[in-house]
Amino acid sequence: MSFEQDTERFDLWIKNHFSIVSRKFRIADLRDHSQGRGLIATEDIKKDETLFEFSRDHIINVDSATLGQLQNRSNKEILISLNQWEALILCLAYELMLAEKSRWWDYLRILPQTIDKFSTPMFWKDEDLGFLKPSCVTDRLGKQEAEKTYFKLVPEYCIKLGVPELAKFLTINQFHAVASLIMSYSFDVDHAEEVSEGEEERGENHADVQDDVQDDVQDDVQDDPQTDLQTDLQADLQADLQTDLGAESIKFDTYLKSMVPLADTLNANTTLVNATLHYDQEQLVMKAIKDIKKDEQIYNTYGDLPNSEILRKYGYIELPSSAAEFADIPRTVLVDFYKQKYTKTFPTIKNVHHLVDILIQQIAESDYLEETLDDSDDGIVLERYEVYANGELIPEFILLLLILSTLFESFRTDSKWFRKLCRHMDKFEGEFQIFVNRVIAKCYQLLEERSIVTDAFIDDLKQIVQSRLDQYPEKIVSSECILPKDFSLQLSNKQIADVVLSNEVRCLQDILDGKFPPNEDGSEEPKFEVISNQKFLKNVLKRKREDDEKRSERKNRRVQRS
Ligand SMILES: C[S@@+](CC[C@H](N)C(=O)[O-])C[C@H]1O[C@@H](n2cnc3c(N)ncnc32)[C@H](O)[C@@H]1O
Repeated sequence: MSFEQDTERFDLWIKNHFSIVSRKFRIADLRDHSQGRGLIATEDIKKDETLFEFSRDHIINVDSATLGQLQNRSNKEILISLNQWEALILCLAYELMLAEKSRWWDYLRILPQTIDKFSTPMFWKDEDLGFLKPSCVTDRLGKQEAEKTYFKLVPEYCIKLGVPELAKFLTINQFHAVASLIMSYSFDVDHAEEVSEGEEERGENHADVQDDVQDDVQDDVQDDPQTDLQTDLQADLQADLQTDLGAESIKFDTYLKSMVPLADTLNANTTLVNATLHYDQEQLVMKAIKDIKKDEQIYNTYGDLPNSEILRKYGYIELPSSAAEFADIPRTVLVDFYKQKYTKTFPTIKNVHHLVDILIQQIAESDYLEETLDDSDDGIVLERYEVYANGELIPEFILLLLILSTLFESFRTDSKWFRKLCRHMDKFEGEFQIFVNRVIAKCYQLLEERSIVTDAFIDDLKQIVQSRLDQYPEKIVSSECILPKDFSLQLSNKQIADVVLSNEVRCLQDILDGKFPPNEDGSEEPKFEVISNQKFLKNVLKRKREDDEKRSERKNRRVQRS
């Protein structure tokens, strides 16, 4: 069947099954724009108008899928012992294997079902992946983790579920295709009982909620506000690396990863978004969130994602940039920076590299931070830190850097004292640990209670950002590279990678251009005041100074007595 015929059958299926389908849009062929299908307004649409509405039983998940109903419905018990990704992969693969016997076939047939239909870096050649370096996105592809999941499920779970024929259907390539399909099309839909009666939730669509099986089958739930985004994304990206495949079972989740017909036909744009999915206990509803003019495309949002993540999950990029670009600073860059700085400043002190490791460890294990930070699950020592455009940094990075820069500057005031401290750096609750803990507490108070950082912090920040920038190709940093104007599937992977890297470089350069501290949202007021490091050190070193004075008084008295 042709592309057009598939669209027509799907359109008919929608009209037969959905309770409301507005006449004011059509499913359009946007292949000329490299966007596959999408929805286009055929008349003006007003903000808050319903575009379509349907009941929960039309979506595909563990509750509704054919696989769960088999073996007297006992399959559902087996499926909910798996994690969201594993369960939906098996359910969706089974529907695809059923083909026309599946009640969703008219929907399924318009979806990409083979790996050649995906343009995500997961399927790029190693040589092309090299174009994305040094972006951390290459660490998040998770191909190996996906393969681990494959060998967990196939054939063992196909047999357990009483469908050994699924093991034949689900070759490794078919598995990658189903997983990629879920990554770029699924929604996480809250259980009906999670939505209070009469209340309507804002549906979390694709990237808001969907993660990729390739990178660990993790859960990726983001809320929209930019403020939450940064911490949420951070947590998600950490989860990408940390989640143990299959470690979490659906049983304890309040949502189900689901395939949602028609809602997933909307393309996305971080700035042009004009519709979102909402749901109540019974229905899912796609609503306009802005006035939409006739002939305009109806766009959803896949979350506030930078181009690196849009590419990784969905296989396209936004030009010139997404509304939520960020670059990553790996922790190793920060640690190497301080190791070099200590070595240069204290050339005669042995073990300064070990000292930096100890400092990082002590900050990671700080009881004070664990008790004080609101969302302290991962603490402030993370694998990597996002640097957003216009000088926005995540709070964990600011605090860690303030502590490390303050410690360094404190040690620099008195190298004799520092040398002595170093002798005790491994000692539990020794002088060294007590001082580090004091600095952690003082920095936390300065930052969290008074929104203040120091000029030493700014200097270190700029140097660390410069070290990270030095890892990017010269042509990208110097903006010599000519970037494409529009996204097209004809773009080479090198051109796409250049856009990703250029956007990351731009975020880093914003820091060098003095955009930190950024202003408070909607105000001219900077988010942080910058004070002189000397002023802050007076406070931090007050106790040391008092101890020094007492010691010197005692010494003087001894001298006078003798
Ligand atoms: C949820 S689907 C949207 C429907 C899809 N266009 C289709 O034909 O089935 C997500 C996929 O649509 C494509 N897509 C979505 N938004 C896009 C955009 N702004 N530009 C290019 N492709 C886009 C990408 O291939 C992405 O993986």
